[in-house]
Amino acid sequence: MSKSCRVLVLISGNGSNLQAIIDGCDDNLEADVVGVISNKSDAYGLIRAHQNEIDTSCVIAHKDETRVEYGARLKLAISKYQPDLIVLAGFMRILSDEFVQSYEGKMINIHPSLLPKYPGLNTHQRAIDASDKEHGASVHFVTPELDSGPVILQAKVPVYGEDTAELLAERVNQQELAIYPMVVKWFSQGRLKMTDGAAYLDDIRLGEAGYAAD
Ligand SMILES: Nc1nc2c(c(=O)[nH]1)N[C@@H](CN(C=O)c1ccc(C(=O)N[C@@H](CCC(=O)O)C(=O)O)cc1)CN2
Ligand SMILES: NCC(=O)N[C@@H]1O[C@H](COP(=O)([O-])[O-])[C@@H](O)[C@H]1O
Repeated sequence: MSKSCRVLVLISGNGSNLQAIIDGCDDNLEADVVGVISNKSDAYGLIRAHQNEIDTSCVIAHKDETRVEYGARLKLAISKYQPDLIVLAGFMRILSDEFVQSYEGKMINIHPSLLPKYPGLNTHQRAIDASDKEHGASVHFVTPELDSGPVILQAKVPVYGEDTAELLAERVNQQELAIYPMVVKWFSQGRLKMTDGAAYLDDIRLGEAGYAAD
């Protein structure tokens, strides 16, 4: 029996993706969520962690604190858990270059757009405003440049004429809950790596849209 992959999840809010990963660990994910760290003390994801007897910490940004200073405090909190994989799940802070480089190849994020389209915030409204016919979510390795790391897996949803950002966000979120645990499983199996700025699954280089099932 191989050592289970130690997963640390960073959150800021609801924690639906955290919950999906917790539920996946109970099934066949070959991983354990060993801790949850939030930058918001009122994040509902902290409740979810407590309900599943998972240790939690809060690292709340101080007023006038630089991103480097925040990152140093966050690294200290993370070190307690000795994670194999850091999962950003609705984590809403831009991380410093120094912080990200400390965990290169072992930190992933789920972003609510079909990257490279719409890095940053308000992705659903931007897709609606652009009259896009499809939208979706992307799981990617985290690099210093925001939402620009190598894409691992994407899920697409249709955009309907009557869509609001809220309706579209819900449709995208349902897909997120399906794909994020899959990527965590791939990593826990040792199948997923980042080398020279590219993502590889089973030593096959993944394209701009990540893994494409044939
Ligand atoms: N260096 C990196 N940091 C982060 C990445 C990344 O790829 N590289 N991914 C993001 C996740 N994310 C979108 O998926 C994201 C999170 C936060 C923001 C942002 O503009 N945050 C603001 C504060 C917004 C708020 O508090 O509501 C900020 O930090 O000033 C954009 C994209 C996680 N970090
Ligand atoms: N830029 C990061 C970002 O916008 N992440 C988004 O936060 C939402 C809430 O996640 P949660 O329910 O897992 O907390 C998710 O849709 C995720 O894509």
